[in-house]
Amino acid sequence: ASRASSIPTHDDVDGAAPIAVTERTMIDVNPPRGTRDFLPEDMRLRNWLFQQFREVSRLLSFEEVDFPVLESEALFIRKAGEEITQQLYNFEDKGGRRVVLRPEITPSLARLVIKQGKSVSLPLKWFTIGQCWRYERMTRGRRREHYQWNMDIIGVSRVRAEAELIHALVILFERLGITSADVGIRISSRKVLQALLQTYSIPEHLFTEVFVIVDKLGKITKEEIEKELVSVGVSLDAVKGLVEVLSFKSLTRLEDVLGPNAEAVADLKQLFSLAENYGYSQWIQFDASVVRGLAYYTGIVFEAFDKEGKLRAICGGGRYDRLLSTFGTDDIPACGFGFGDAVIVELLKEKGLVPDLIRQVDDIVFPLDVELEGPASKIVASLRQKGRSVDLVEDKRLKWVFKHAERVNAGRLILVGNSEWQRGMVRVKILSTREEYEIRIDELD
Ligand SMILES: Nc1ccc(Br)nc1
Repeated sequence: ASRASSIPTHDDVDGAAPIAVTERTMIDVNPPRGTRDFLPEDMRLRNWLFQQFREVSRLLSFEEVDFPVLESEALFIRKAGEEITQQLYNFEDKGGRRVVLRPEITPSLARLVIKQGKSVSLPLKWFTIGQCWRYERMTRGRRREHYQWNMDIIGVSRVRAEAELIHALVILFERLGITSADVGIRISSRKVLQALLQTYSIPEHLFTEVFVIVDKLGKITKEEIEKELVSVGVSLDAVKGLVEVLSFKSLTRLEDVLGPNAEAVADLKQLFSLAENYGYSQWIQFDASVVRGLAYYTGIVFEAFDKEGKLRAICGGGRYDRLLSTFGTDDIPACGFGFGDAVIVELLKEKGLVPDLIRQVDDIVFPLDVELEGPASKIVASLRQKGRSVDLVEDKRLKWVFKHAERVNAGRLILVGNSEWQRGMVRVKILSTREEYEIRIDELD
């Protein structure tokens, strides 16, 4: 609402009588805290990245699915103290329902699989690209939303599924121009920790909390990790043993500790053997410290990281064979990953791999006189009918139009002039060759 104000204006400076000025209070034009606008240039990069995601999904014959950004809060209530559930963007809607802006995709995907029940035949290979939210205290000034590409394989219990998902990651990185010198994929299994916890007779109901705490390795000090582990009931000597094994980077070493029949060792050996056959061994490495912070992982977990160590994890995923039973149905084996849209762009910028995505227009149509706006419309309609992108420009000086044609990388400038029109012609200028000619309107294509 505008309101008169007696705030002194420059007019007052020269002694003139103060005049009432109307001052409109402007709305805040920034997007909500932690969210982003995407200008055309930003959208060209985002669309290019999402096109890469879609193309890789197609190469692995995944089908695209989608879910509401708004979900029932119940889908995300977990008791393991994960950061993701402590930062739920949750609220009560006008119907008194507890809802959230989803913080991740996997629970929605599990919900849909359950909803479909017998009407879908397994295995399912589904992907989606969707916005995810968190309510982060702005003290850390981090974003509250990002877009995630998710790929999930439902109904495959063997590590073939993980090998396929990692193949998708490798293909994506290679398509972006990223090499295994830039990025690595750390792989481990929750079964490593599980086996250890069992040897220390830690009760199973503590496993998930231990996983979530151990995931903070590298983010908080070892002492803080040990303190948190002890606080949930892990004995000090068990903590020492855990931290020791979590530093393992060799599968042989792990086998020495867990024994040749440990499931964790068998799964990982199988995965590394498949990797040889896919030809992506140089991208992956065993690293026992990888646990990932989501409570529902039950087996192999993995994350991609930049080898310069400047950025947060690029993506992460793993097997979650028990998630469906937490929703009250029979379990179906599943695994998947989430790949955010922010860290990868930071990496591309670091590596000088951001593509030059220019705006492009096929034709600019410019009527030289206002009474030619009708004929110009006819030309525009005919060209668009033929599938050409056309920018109709009016009320501008010709000098501006030429500059605009350069700016939008137009292929042709089509000038609609009186004398030409009378003869059924228009003037065409090919911007790349500067070639100029008249052409019959019905021959323009
Ligand atoms: N889960 C989640 C959601 C939103 C952002 Br930003 N980061 C992580």
